[in-house]
Amino acid sequence: MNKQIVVALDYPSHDEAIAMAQKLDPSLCRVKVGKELFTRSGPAIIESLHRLGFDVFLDLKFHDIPNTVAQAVLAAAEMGVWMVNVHASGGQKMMERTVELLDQKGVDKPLLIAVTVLTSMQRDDLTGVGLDVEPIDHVKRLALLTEKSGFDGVVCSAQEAPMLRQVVSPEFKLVTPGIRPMGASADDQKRIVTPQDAVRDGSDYLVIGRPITQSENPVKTLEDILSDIKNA
Ligand SMILES: O=c1ccn([C@@H]2O[C@H](COP(=O)(O)O)[C@@H](O)[C@H]2O)c(=O)[nH]1
Repeated sequence: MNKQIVVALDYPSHDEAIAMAQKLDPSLCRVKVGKELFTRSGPAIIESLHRLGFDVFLDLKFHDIPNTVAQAVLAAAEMGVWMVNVHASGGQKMMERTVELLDQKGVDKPLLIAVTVLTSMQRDDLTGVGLDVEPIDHVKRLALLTEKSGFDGVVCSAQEAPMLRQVVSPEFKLVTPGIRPMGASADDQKRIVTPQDAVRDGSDYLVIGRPITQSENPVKTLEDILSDIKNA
């Protein structure tokens, strides 16, 4: 089975994250470790999740000078994570240096992914940081840069998936947070899409946090989403 759902374990401690992971089935989903959990728990959380049999997406969104990002991604690769990401706005040299270092070291490469425009942002947020552009146009620009740099895919909203599927290769991965089942709270997300539409529109991996982790019955919510996307 192609495990398309990546459950975001956004918890403040190792034990709370593991308690949720133990309810989930690693044959049905993957998990994501982000900044809050990793900053509090460190590499031990990755080891624990691997012991439970999960593929781990390390979502630390590195953004720094080329050497610093390349070395950080190498450290992630050496932990055996399945996927790791940087910010595409760090630029082509940063991403190229990362690919080059991993090749030089001969490590097993995780999927290398670059964040385009955060799903919590819309047009006025981009204006606020000096970018007078529609999110979809900026996503396209950064996705093409990412592909040219030798990375495997991007984080974007599934709203941009139909456009990206026209301009990037079929193997290029689209990783989409901002997923909300019909009727779920958007929280701080702006460019949201339902699980079914995300899959139908060409998303490869759906990152879903609060709709599952804050559900009264996370296992049932995950099963419902899996059944929805099967019919997509
Ligand atoms: O553009 C982005 C990049 C990363 N994220 C991360 O995904 C999850 C989404 O969680 P929800 O609870 O489903 O909103 C979260 O860990 C973010 O850090 C994103 O949302 N958007």
